[in-house]
Amino acid sequence: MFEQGSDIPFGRSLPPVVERIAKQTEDNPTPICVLVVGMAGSGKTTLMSALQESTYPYEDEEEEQGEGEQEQAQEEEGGGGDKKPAAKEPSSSDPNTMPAYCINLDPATLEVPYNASIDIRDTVKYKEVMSQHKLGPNGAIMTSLNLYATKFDQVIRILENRADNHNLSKYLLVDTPGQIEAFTWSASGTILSESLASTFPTVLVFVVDTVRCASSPNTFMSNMLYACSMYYRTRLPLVICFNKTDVVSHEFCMEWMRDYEAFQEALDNARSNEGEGGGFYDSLTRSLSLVLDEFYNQFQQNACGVSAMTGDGIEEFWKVIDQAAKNDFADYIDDLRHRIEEQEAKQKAMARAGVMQFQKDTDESS
Ligand SMILES: Nc1nc2c(ncn2[C@@H]2O[C@H](COP(=O)(O)OP(=O)(O)OP(=O)(O)O)[C@@H](O)[C@H]2O)c(=O)[nH]1
Repeated sequence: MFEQGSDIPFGRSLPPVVERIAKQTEDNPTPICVLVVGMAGSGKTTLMSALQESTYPYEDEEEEQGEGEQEQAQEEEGGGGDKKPAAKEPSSSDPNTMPAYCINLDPATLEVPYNASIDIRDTVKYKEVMSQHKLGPNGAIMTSLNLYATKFDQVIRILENRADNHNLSKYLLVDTPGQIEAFTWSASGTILSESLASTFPTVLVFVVDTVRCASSPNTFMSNMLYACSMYYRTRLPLVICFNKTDVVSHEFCMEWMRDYEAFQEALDNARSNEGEGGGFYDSLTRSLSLVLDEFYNQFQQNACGVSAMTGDGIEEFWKVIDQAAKNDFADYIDDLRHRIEEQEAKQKAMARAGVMQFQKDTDESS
């Protein structure tokens, strides 16, 4: 709906992202922010790494170079044959060819296997937060996020400056804490994601551990409920990314989303083979899959399978992201506009009611 250069009727209170989308051109597209969330261990960090790796412009260069030239280039880079550049910053001034710009928002992670240009750990020391405030691991993650949220306007300013100077890659990848609820159900998580979403078109990527779903339809259901609740909370375009397809294909998940009967059959099998479910739990899962029918219909085309380990499916992943950013973000802006109008109408009604009450009070007292 909002194509490049199109005329958007700006409301005064619409966020900067609307203007950014309207002003983008083919040579200078607005960066798309990809917010990676998912249950602990689903493979978020590994996926971040694979995604960034896929945006390095190496393969073509290597094909063009002769063997001798490659060796020489490796020597100049410091040898070792490591494909990743040592520099943290994007190397080119063309956003389309820059490696994805990565941000780490997980304060507790020990190692970040990708090049994080902005890292929460540079600002907030998780271990110190833990000992200073006498907190447990989850409390320390929440407090670290709270502390970081107070400074996040500075991060947004850096990103805006880079984008304005054409010095930000096409994709902005954001890794989130493994303790999903610390990010998704906290005020600071909301501040961080809303700040990004109001600055750049933002797509929420919900990473699912396909292997765990294969062994239990109830785990699949728990993941879908969580993805749905995240969509409900953020209202952002959502992509469901079934990870670890090198171990098991995600086709069965796609089928469960498409076909209610197939999921019911899987539940029956799990019950007879594994003793999973039964009683109220079983009937609840069955009716939940009916409830999620609308959600599945909407997001089937936004679901894809990848292996963060081997890189399989990453190309398709980017296509799904582009499509979600282009098509679904229009709905997001429409929804935002409605919410703003509703808010303004409510404020006007309250102001009118206040004036009427004031008149009534003065009439009564005179
Ligand atoms: N086979 C396979 N294993 C994977 C894949 N992606 C991640 N893993 C493994 O899954 C485990 C968890 O991966 P992480 O990337 O740390 O997952 P995460 O979601 O970031 O974890 P938390 O931040 O702790 O929630 C690691 O042992 C990875 O090696 C994949 O595509 N295939």
